[in-house]
Amino acid sequence: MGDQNITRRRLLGTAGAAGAAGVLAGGAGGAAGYAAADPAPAALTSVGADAVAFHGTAAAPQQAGITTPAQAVAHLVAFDLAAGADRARAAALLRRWSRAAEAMTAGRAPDDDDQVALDAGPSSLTVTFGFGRSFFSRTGLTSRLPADFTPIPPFSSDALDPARGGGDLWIQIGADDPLVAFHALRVLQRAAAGTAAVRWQMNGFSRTPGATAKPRTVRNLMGQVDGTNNPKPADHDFRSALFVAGRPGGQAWMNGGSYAVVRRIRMLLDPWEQQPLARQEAVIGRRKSDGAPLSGGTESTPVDLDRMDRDGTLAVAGDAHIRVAAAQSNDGAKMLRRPFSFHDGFDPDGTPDAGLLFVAWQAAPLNGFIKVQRKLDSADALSRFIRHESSALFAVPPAARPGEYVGQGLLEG
Ligand SMILES: C=CC1=C(C)c2cc3[nH]c(cc4nc(cc5[nH]c(cc1n2)c(C)c5CCC(=O)O)C(CCC(=O)O)=C4C)c(C)c3C=C
Ligand SMILES: [Fe+2]
Repeated sequence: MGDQNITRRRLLGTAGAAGAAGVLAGGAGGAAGYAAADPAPAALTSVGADAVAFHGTAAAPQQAGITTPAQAVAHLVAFDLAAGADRARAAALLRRWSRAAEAMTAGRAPDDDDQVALDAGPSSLTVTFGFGRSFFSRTGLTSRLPADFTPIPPFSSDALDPARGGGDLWIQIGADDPLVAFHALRVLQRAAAGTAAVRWQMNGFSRTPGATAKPRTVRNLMGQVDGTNNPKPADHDFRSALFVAGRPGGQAWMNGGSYAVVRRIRMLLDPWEQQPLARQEAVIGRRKSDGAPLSGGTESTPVDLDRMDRDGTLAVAGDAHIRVAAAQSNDGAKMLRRPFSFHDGFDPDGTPDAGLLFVAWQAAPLNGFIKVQRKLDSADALSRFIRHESSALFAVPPAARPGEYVGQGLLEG
């Protein structure tokens, strides 16, 4: 019985139901019996069938891929405009990109499709577009640069590779199926031909839906529960911390948008894994097994930064990551962390090239990432075990309205 189940699962897994029936027609009697009993293609599971709306709403005007739960796989890709590509050509590109993204996120084939994802559902595909500061000078739009679009300053612990940072344009692709994600990446790259070329590209992953018995906060490659104390939609300041609000004299094309900080952060896994569990937990300030703060309670218990242990020491150490990064330690600075893990193989000496594609969202970088990283740079116990290897910052406008394209307010406003 067990063997029969495995056989059937493998056939369905490799060829799909229709293909399996074809294979089975000339196969052993027992297997053919399955085909006869179950000839219809199985319905898409929830993973393939789930779609995330490309357009925003009045209450949530931001692009998809910011508050959307992180999907199983991600591609981050930055483009530079080709020499001579002006504002009109950039606008035509954003129109092509938006049209393709709208189709693919709804599970439809884009124009001139290569059929790579033909059999798959939308698989929670999101495609999020952003503009780098260099885009504005390249297209003669410097008068439209928002005052809050401040460059990220250098930090003492940076080890940045400029070739893997910056960029005129940025796309974040997320999907619960790797073929769907790659398809979107390739379609969008082809649509850019002649107008923009890839500057850098990174591949990330998170947990696959259904991999845990109940939805849980994801773990990173250091084994920590990561994302617990992110801003929550129910927080009174959720929208004001993450999204640009209209204000007199501001750049209206960014209203409802957000700023994305993108950093490739290598984890120094060999030294990290040599630390005793108690040390690893002290570095973060949370228990590794369940993410509970060292000040007590469960994962969701608010951290008590003043709590003293019986021996008179702080329960959450002075240099613990969650203390140094906390809004209370940074004049209320907040960001939504929506990272993906990466693993790009091993260095020649066996050192893993793995870590976090750190993506942080905020209404103004100076009141979010920049303020917190200034503090982490000098005071964070975690910094001995990580290395920031690339950096980029993008203005991510609100979602396109039906019939419009992302960034239309900037390019045609
Ligand atoms: C500048 C901002 C931050 C960087 C860079 C950063 C890197 C980084 N963080 C972890 C692991 C964890 N971070 C956690 C919490 C946390 N981290 C930041 C900011 C940065 N992290 C903030 C604002 C917070 C929340 C602090 C709070 O108020 O409690 C945690 C704990 C669980 C959680 O709340 O998510 C972990 C674990 C890694 C591995 C890393 C770089 C590789
Ligand atoms: Fe962190």
